[in-house]
Amino acid sequence: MPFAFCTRERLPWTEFAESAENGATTKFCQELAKKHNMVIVSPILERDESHGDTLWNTAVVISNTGAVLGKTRKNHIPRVGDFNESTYYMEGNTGHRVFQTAFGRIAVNICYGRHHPLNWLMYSINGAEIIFNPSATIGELSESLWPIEARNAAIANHCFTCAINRVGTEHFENEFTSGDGKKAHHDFGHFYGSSYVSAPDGSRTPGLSRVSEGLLIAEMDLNLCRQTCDKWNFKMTGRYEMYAEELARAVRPDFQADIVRE
Ligand SMILES: NC(=O)NCCC(=O)O
Repeated sequence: MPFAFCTRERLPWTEFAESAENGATTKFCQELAKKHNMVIVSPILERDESHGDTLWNTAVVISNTGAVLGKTRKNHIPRVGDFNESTYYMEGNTGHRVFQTAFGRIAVNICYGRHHPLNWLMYSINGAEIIFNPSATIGELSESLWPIEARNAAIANHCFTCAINRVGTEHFENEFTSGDGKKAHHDFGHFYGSSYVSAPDGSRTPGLSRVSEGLLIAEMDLNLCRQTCDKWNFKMTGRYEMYAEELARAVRPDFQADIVRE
């Protein structure tokens, strides 16, 4: 399925939506996970039949036993440049769940969620040792941010992060705009790949190619999460109660910013 979410064409693309628990993609990945003794993070367009056929942007996590461990949904829906996905699916309602796998505790921060430091933080507060960030994004929009955000999240949250982006260009027969004043066009631009893995100490792997598909194999010593935590104490010094109180005030309709003026 092409990356179609911003063309505003619902058909035929929504016909690819499938159940997270029993869909064809999940069944296919279950077989592979068991056969190769690996955990699979499988991003899909989810159709939620028990809730009015709602569409979600969902990642299914499949255990190395072949069982469906669970699913997690995209929390932040982009409304930027050509990436306006708000007509496709709803903001996720699964919070920041973390999956205990045979190889470590993992979480999935889907695509645009990587621009939100609190999103990374909450996966980490729930105990994630590795946070995956499956993405589909293009050069003009975000390539300058790409090497920084997931790497910074690994440092700030004492965990590993995996920044994953696709490569290629999709051509759509019908022109589309995103209401951003730009001319109608047939493609989003180039998806620049450049996937990489970052460690809690700030080190990272080289990136994969920005033009061709690749496979990145990285060995992660999960002890580094706690070792870095004990060195820097970002969690211990986080003052979360202070932020919780201030944020609770900031979201109230009667909030007044605390600015001192002469
Ligand atoms: N698919 C998606 O969320 N893309 C948004 C673009 C970006 O976050 O760079």
